[in-house]
Amino acid sequence: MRRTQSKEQSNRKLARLRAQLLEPGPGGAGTAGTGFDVSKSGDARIALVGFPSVGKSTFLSKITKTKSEIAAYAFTTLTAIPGVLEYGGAEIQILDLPGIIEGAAEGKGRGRQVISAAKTSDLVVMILDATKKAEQRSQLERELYAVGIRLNKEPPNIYLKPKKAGGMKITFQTPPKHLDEKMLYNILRDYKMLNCEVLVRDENATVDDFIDTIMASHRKYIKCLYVYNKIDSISLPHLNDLAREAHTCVMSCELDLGISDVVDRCWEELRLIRVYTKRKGIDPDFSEALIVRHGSTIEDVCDQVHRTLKETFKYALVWGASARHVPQRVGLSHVVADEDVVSIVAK
Ligand SMILES: Nc1nc2c(ncn2[C@@H]2O[C@H](COP(=O)(O)OP(=O)(O)OP(=O)(O)O)[C@@H](O)[C@H]2O)c(=O)[nH]1
Ligand SMILES: [K+]
Ligand SMILES: [Mg+2]
Repeated sequence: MRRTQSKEQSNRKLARLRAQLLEPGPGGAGTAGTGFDVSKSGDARIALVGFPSVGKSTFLSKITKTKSEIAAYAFTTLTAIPGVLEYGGAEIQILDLPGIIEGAAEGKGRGRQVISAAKTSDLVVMILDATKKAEQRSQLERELYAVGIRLNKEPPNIYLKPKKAGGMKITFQTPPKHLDEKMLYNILRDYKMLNCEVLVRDENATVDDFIDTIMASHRKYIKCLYVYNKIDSISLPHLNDLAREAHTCVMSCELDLGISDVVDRCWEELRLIRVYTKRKGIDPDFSEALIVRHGSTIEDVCDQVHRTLKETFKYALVWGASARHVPQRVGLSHVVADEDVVSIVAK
C-alpha cells in the first residue's frame, strides 16, 4: 500500500517536471536563461541538442560510461546529464540535454535553459530523427539563432568602434551588395550608437551581419555537426540524400551503425591537437597527451606543462606533421599539429 502511494507520488512529481518542460513555470518566460548547473570539465564540451525522443540519451549511453534514461516518450531527460568521451588521450565532456520544442527560445519549457547550455559548448551536435520531416532541422536552427547562436559561421568581417564624439564615420572597403550608408546610419541610430567608426570589409555583408556586429557580446559562433539517427527505419535513397548534406553524419544507435564515424567527426570538428612530450633519451609517453586548441604554438604547450616553463625555455625539438624535417629545432612561436611529439630543452 505504502509503496503504491510513493510510486504514485513520484509519478506525479515526474509529471510535474515534464509539464514544466513544456510550459513556462512561475517567473516564467522572461527569466531563466542561465543553463544547467553542470561545471565544465575535460578538454572540450559538446552539447547534444534536439527535439524530444530523437535518441540523444541513447547516443550518450553509447559513447560514454554514463547511463542516461532512455524511453519512447518525450521529455525522458529532465536535466543536463554530463558524460565523458575519451578520445586518444583527450577527455571530452558530452552534455545530454532535455529535448527542446518550438518556441524554446521565447522561454517555452526549459528551452531557454537548454539553449543556454548549448551556448557554453565548443561544438553543438544536433541530433535529428531521420524518419521525421526535413523542417526539423531549420526549426531547431531558428530556436538557436533567436538566442544569438550562429552555427558554422564566422563572425562578420565588419569593424565597429564606439567613440566618445565625432558622429558616425562609415567606410566600405569594396562596394557593398546588400548595404548602403543610409541603412547603416539608421540601424546605428536605432541602437543609439551615434558616435562610432565602421569599416565594412566584406562586400557580401548583410543587415543581419551588421546587427550581429553591434550585438557582438551577445553572439556566439559555434560549430555544429548534424547527426541523423534512426537510419535503420528509412529507405536507402533517403539515407543517401541525408548523408550528402553539409556538416552531416548518419547513424543508427539501435543497430550500432555509424557511431564511431560520428565520434571521429566530432573530434575533427573540435580541432583539438594532441601533443606528446618526450624527455631526452626516453621514448614519448603516448598514453598521456597534452591537449591544445587548433593554431596553438610551442608557447601554449609550455603553458600547459607548467606556468613558468617558458621562462627557462631554450628551444624545442619537434617530430611529426608540423616539422619540416625530424626532429626540427623550433622556437616558442612554432605552430604545432595533431600528434606531434615535442621535447622541450631548458636553459
Ligand atoms: N529505430 C530506432 N530507435 C532508436 C534509435 N536510437 C534510439 N531509439 C529509440 O528512440 C527512443 C528515444 O530515445 P532517447 O534516447 O530517450 O531520446 P532522447 O532524444 O534522449 O529523448 P528526450 O530525452 O525525451 O528528449 C527510444 O525508444 C529509443 O530506444 C535508433 O537508432 N533507431
Ligand atoms: K525519449
Ligand atoms: Mg534524453
